[in-house]
Amino acid sequence: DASAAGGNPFSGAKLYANKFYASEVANLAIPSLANKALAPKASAVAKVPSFFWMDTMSKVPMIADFVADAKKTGANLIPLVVYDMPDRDCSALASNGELSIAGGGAAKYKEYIAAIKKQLQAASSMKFVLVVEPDSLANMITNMNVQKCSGAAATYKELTVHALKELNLPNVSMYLDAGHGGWLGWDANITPAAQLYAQIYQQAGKPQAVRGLATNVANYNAWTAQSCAAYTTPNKNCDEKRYVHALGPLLAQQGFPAHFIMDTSRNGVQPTKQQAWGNWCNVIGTGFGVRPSANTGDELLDAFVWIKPGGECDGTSDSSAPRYDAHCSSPDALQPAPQAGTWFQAYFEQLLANANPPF
Ligand SMILES: O=[N+]([O-])c1ccc(O[C@@H]2O[C@H](CO)[C@@H](O[C@@H]3O[C@H](CO)[C@@H](O[C@@H]4O[C@H](CO)[C@@H](O)[C@H](O)[C@H]4O)[C@H](O)[C@H]3O)[C@H](O)[C@H]2O)cc1
Ligand SMILES: [Mg+2]
Repeated sequence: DASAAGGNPFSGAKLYANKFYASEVANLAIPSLANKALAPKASAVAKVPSFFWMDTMSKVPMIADFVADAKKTGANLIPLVVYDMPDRDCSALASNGELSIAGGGAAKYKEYIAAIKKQLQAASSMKFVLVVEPDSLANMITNMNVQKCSGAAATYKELTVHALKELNLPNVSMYLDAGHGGWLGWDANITPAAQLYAQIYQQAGKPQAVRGLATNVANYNAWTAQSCAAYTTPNKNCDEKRYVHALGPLLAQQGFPAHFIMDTSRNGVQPTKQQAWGNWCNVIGTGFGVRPSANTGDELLDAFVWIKPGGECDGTSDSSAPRYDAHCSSPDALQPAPQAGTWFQAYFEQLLANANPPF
């Protein structure tokens, strides 16, 4: 349970590098590498554990495959993202999901959570770490002016509480997504954010499996910036360490003793080439960041982790395609880009070329 090893589920754990990402690298990345000499480096990337995104109900049965595969490799902690909220990604267009509130999505989401619960209970000897619903609660803080977000607010909160209660299992640790320093770290946002996350935690009954929050998911921020990048002004929480140390005490004051993990899968190059801090789609010039590790040197940060699988797209740049979001044709977005979640070869090659530390 999460209270073991000082409560940090990553301490002494062997994270599982899932075979789905390994197959993307082997079957999609390596065969189309412009420079074949990079093949060994690409193969090395596939061995770095990243989170598997269960972005549709049909992906849930993969858990059983991962459990069998993990046992073969001696891995004992499987990282997964719960990501199928109805009216998902309410303030953007790129990652809208299969469920809609209007289409009975709340009931279907409960089936999705029940299916995940069944898989996790069936694998009682395996441990799991879950990132819960990237972007959803963060949107509740900053995008209530967006009709789709305000319309989804009650459902997002109810279903998040439902998920935390249902997945509160002895072999599970959970981290709620908390955006990043450039999103909720602003003075105007950080206190309302602390209030919402503490409220959800309390409403879910302070579940033992809930360890804290995940930050920088699918984003590009540094853990520690030597100096704040120009695009972060005037936000003093210009890196994730500052954000975590600003947010953590506010949560603790409200009865949520949160610890954190942060996504370093695409933050290897600092400062980034973002033209505005709010630009999130397929940002150019980025590189794989520090490898997953529990040795963070910071009592609030449980681990550096790779949550966004590098090479999976953030959103299409084709303005005539479904789910087109203009952020993905921003000057600082790599183009042409395919649909969110599908393999984006040029982006994978960019991340590999710019990896820091290098492969
Ligand atoms: O000068 N000031 O004092 C001042 C004060 C406040 C200011 O306002 C703040 O400005 C911030 C931008 O700087 C905004 O942050 C952006 O919000 C977007 C959602 O709206 C996020 O997009 C998501 O990103 C996810 C991946 O991270 C995607 O998966 C997801 O699909 C995608 O939707 C961006 O990351 C995030 O950077 C804040 O809302 C806004 O409140 C601005 C200035
Ligand atoms: Mg996204």
